Amino acid sequence: MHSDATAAEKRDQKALMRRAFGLLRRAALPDRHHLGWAVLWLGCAAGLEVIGPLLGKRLIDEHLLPRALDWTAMSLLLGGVVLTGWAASWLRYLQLTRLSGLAMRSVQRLREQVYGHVLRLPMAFFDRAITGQLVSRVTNDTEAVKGLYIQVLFVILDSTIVLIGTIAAMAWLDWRLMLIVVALMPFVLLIVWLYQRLSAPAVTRARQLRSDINAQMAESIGGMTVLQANNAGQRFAERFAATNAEHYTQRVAEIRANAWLLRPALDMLNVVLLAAVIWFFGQRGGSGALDAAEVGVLYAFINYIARVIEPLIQITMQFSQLQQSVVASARVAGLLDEAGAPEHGKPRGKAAANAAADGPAIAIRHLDFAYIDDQRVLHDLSLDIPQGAFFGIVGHTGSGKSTLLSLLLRYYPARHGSILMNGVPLDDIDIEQFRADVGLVPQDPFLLAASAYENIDMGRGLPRARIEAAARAAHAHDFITALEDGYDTLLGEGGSRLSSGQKQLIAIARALAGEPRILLLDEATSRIDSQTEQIVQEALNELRGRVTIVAIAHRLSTIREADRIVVLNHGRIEETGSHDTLMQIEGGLYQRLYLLQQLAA
Ligand SMILES: Nc1ncnc2c1ncn2[C@@H]1O[C@H](COP(=O)(O)OP(=O)(O)OP(=O)(O)O)[C@@H](O)[C@H]1O
Repeated sequence: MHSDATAAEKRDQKALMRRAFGLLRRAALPDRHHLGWAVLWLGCAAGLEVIGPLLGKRLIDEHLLPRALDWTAMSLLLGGVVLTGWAASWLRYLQLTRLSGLAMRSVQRLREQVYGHVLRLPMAFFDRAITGQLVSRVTNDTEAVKGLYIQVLFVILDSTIVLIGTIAAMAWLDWRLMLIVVALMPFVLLIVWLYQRLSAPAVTRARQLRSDINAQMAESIGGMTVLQANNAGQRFAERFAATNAEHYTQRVAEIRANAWLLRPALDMLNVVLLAAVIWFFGQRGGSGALDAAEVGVLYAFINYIARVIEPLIQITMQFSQLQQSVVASARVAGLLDEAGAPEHGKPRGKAAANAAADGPAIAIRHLDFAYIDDQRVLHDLSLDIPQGAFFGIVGHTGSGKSTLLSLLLRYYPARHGSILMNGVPLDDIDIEQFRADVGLVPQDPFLLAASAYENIDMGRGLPRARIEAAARAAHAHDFITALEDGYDTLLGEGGSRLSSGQKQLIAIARALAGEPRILLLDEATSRIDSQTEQIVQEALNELRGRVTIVAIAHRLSTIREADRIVVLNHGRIEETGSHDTLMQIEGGLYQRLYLLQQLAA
């Protein structure tokens, strides 16, 4: 059982790796020639680093020991030692810059790709998604992918090349001595592995606590009004301080593991290696003095030992980073694997505007829908909405009004039945044309932290005159021009500078600016006062006949004047007719709803 689980984990791990590296490869593809050059130059840098001690050996063997003080040759050799060391670090620095550039460009491409993909995901995806996590995919996770390029790829690549070069040079000088060094190398891996095991709990906990700190901060800012109104500042500050203090403790524990175990153990190993090499020379030298040629070898070996240990530490230390980056990359790859909304993938469909305009603007035929299998929300709905008509949709909470609107907006595909616009099934209409033809005023107006102009334009690049005309039609022009910079006034985050009613009027102006043929309103008057509601009613009346209007309303006064009111009950059409007709149905649902609201008012 346990081994099954481990095998499954390993398979998962492999799949994660494949996904992560597939993503990296795709993102780095346009820059692949840089990777090739980086490997070549890093190889050259490692070569130069290996040459340094060899030149030093020659200096000792040919000049210092035999006392052959040829100053020119000695200066050349010394200069060579300095120059090779300097050139190696310079080359390495240049490659780090090259790889950082590659990493940053790849992350930039990846971010654009992820964001673009998110914009095309079907609405059903956002029902499951948690905003904070999604934002983290686009920012933190793509950033972690960068770590994979720079820290991991660069360090592992560089260290491996240096390691191979050094071991080769050692083997060339004295293969038996090289075997001693190689035999002690697993101890470096053991020490780093032990360190990671010991510090891992602190590292993981510190990471969790950091995300808790972010979450607490975001939550407090988001709910500042509630927080202050409940005088909860002190308690929140205390909670934050506790998390912060624990974060500090865990970080210290991590640093302690480094200070008490990692460095001393590695330094000790360095000393042991040196001692082993010197001891080996002692053994070989026997009773007499060291062979003159061996002093140079000893010098070169002592130099190489540091060059073996450091890359080994670096490679081992990168593995935990590699692990995190692979998980982050796999998460990003998982998001990119989410299927986009079908309408974005389709070849451009027909434009409903060109279809016969004499039939109903919207025709709903035997429409069934369920968010979750077997839990139907709409049952066999059929309805014709003529061109230019004003239809109201009412019903109790949960009766399916917003769901119907979501289907009209193509946020979800219908399970059974169909919806036609000007006789063309929704799925066959080109999505851009469809969005241009259908305007929406949502329940939550959703304002950007931008100017009034930008909020109405919403990135469509509409002419100023059209924006102002739409604002006039929505009765928003007067209050906008009264702001200090008129249409250029910044409205604050979520439109915080405006009242709820004003926000709603901006949302109406936004919908009207697109000059839609069909206007959908989702409880656009639920948060505004009666006076603003009257303004909205006036705006809707002015559009009558020109634009087909479908308005969901909790407040029945908003749709009192509608040509036809559709009453939904548990996803079925219970009654339809004008206000007067519906009020005459004794004991009818609409009559009851209306009378209840009258009583409440
Ligand atoms: N995204 C969703 N995922 C699953 N179920 C949903 C989803 N949205 C709505 N529902 C369910 O569908 C049913 C109809 O909801 P809908 O929002 O259409 O009702 P409504 O008439 O607009 O209600 P209200 O007047 O309160 O807004 C409800 O039972 C609701 O729980």
